[in-house]
Amino acid sequence: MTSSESFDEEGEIFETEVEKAPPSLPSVSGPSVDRISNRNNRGSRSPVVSNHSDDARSSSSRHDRRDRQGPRDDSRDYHYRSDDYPRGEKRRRGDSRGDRGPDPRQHRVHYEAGNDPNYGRRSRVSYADIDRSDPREFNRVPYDSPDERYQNRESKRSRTQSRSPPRGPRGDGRGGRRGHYDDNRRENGNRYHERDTVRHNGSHRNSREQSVSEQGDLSDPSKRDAENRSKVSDRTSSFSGAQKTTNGRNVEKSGVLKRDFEEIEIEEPVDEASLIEERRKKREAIKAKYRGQATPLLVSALGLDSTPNSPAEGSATPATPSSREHTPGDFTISKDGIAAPIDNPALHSPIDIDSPSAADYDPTIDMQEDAKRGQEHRHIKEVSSGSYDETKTTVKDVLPENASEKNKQKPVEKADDDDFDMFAEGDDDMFADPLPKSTKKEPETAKAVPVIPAAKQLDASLLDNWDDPDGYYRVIPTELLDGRYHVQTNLGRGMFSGVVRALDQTTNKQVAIKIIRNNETMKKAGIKEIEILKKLCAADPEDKKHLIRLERYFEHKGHLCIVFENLSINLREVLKKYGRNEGISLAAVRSYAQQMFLGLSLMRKCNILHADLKPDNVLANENCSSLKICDLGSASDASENDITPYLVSRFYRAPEIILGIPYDYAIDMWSIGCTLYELFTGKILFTGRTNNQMLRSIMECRGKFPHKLLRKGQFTMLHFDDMLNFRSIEKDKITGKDIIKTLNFNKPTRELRPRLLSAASGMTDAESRDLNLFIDLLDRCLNLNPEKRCTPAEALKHPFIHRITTR
Ligand SMILES: Nc1ncnc2c1ncn2[C@@H]1O[C@H](COP(=O)(O)OP(=O)(O)OP(=O)(O)O)[C@@H](O)[C@H]1O
Repeated sequence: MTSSESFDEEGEIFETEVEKAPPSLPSVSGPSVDRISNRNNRGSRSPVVSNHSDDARSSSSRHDRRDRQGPRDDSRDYHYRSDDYPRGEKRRRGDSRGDRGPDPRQHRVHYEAGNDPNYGRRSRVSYADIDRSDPREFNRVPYDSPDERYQNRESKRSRTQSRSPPRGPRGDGRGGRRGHYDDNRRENGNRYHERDTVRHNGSHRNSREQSVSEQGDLSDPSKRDAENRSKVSDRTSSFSGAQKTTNGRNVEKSGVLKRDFEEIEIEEPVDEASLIEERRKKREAIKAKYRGQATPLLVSALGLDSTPNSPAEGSATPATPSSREHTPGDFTISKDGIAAPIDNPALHSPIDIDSPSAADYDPTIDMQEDAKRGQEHRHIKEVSSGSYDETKTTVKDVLPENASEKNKQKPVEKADDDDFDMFAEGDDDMFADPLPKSTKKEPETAKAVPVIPAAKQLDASLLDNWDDPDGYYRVIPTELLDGRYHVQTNLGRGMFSGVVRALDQTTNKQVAIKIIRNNETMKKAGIKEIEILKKLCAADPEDKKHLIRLERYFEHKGHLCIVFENLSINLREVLKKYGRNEGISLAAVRSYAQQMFLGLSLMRKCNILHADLKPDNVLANENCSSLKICDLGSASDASENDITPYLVSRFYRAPEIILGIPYDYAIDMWSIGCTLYELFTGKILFTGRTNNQMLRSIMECRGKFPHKLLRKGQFTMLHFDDMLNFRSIEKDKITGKDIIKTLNFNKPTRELRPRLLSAASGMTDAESRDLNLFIDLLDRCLNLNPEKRCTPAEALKHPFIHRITTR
């Protein structure tokens, strides 16, 4: 059901006027986020994990804000313009140009030249055409409505999608503190001065993707982490004394649901031995193939002439499958409270085709779309953003270059396979774990060992060029970086960097190393990220605030390399594993929420906006008990808050950003609210293919914007008429032409409460009380008015969270 249809049917939104849109308006298919309808046959499982109850009250010293603004002179050279760089809030990772783009106002003429007389009256719009990309865009790059896309993804998923795509979520004002935000607000801030150094040159994730696309076909896209493809077969249940309920589940004391034993027996026919053997054979075949294709130099450099599968010299012995155990704790992640693999399609619940699944969402595509809009307005033909599609590639960055080239087409075939699961077991990953993840629990230092040759320091003279055409370092798994980091596997690639996991031979611990693309501007962006990370680490010396730890940085063959603590999977992957389409347990959501709020509270103390919070940018540890907020690539000082409509990934984008209202820390609270909803329901809260449709989705759920708020927005008139009625830019179902519907949202039609309740069937009274608290917290995090939105400190004191530390 399209949004348009839902409008017609829901009857609570009054369509007062329908008018033809100017020809230049893009076609828009409305989003649809529907309630979860069928959760009884699901198959999510989770390990039991420990609660973390870090002290929310520990403080960090305040710093002079000016001191934190970094090299402002440099940054001015890259001053951000939103129409130049859609979602330019993120660093522009593929773009080495330091000049400004064309004045956005030049497009105003184009915008106002349309047939809609209302546009001619807009006088405050400086970023014209923001949501109105050239209609040709839709001819050149047809893409489905979000719903369609999600539906398609259910059957067409490429496991090669990067896990955090360059690629992956308040109320009525109660308890809000207006003055609190006002204290920190900058009406004329320059958030992007320095960021533009970055963004203009490729630091924003969205822009990064764009820029890569612009530079042509990616020959060497990122591969999925082997962990994405591993399975968890352990089943643990942390609670006893379950009561039978009418829907066939056992409801447990703590709020997690447990599947009936019979169901489990039927739904988990995992033949581990044959699975392992099959994977082993595939890996061997692939390695043999690549071994033959590698140049003699690389064969020698990579050690591929050695016996396959022989453990690397000096490497730790992999743990046996039986060594895997779950850490005992007091919450389970999945709602059914059972830890078991979710990768088995038989375990998946029937998919609610109307609701975008959070687990299957790939922010990359949205970022590409946002980026593309900006490029359309700039009339710059550097790229076709459609040429870059992570989902269509499985070539491993860590493979010898010859092998990579030869296998370039394979992923496309994979992507076209309806049954292909982007997180399925690796069938061509020579570096994949040899055993299902669920069957082994090993120390961090013992992972990814079997097929990695001994570390070698590779002399720069071995190859003419160590970078690919886009400036990414061609990672070689044998290489020793900085004399101590033995590269083991590739973790992903953003527009800004490639990330590898490596064994630090000095400490014998694994680390994640971000290898920044070889580009001066990106290096500057990396330096800014380092500065922010250093500041955050210094303010949290005991590592209690759930922000990713920077270990050190160095330069390698012209690339800035940033060493981070090693973590496991991000929250979207957690959802995939333990809560596909249905979300994770309320107990897990509570723990995760507390940890994220702690992280945000520290960022606020340090005057830093994250500006790209979403499930993809929160990484969990091995047993998913502890989280860290990561990817500070979009972060900036709170004073650097230039107005731009593309800050933050679209589904997590606060309305004040879309409306062009000066923003502050509250944007991160909005993103966390969206993320928490997603974690509990498994569905994305607000979806829209454009900023305009995001506003519609937000109002369907949260109601009308106060007129006072709308009047503050620089972009309000792009989305509202003179009477401040919403102008929904949609596609006519019959003619296919763009039309504008003027809509009044007299009453929200898709409110938070019923949507959350529908994701929480079979709860006990105690659990229902908890859920009500959760709804209240979300209500506060998602207040349309940023000044009334709750702060991290207030969230930590909210009864939903506070009980972690008090019970
Ligand atoms: N510390 C870490 N431990 C484990 N994996 C990590 C770590 N840091 C990053 N990764 C993985 O590497 C991928 C890329 O990381 P990140 O998003 O920070 O890079 P980026 O180049 O800044 O990309 P983006 O374009 O999203 O900003 C992520 O998807 C994540 O899965």
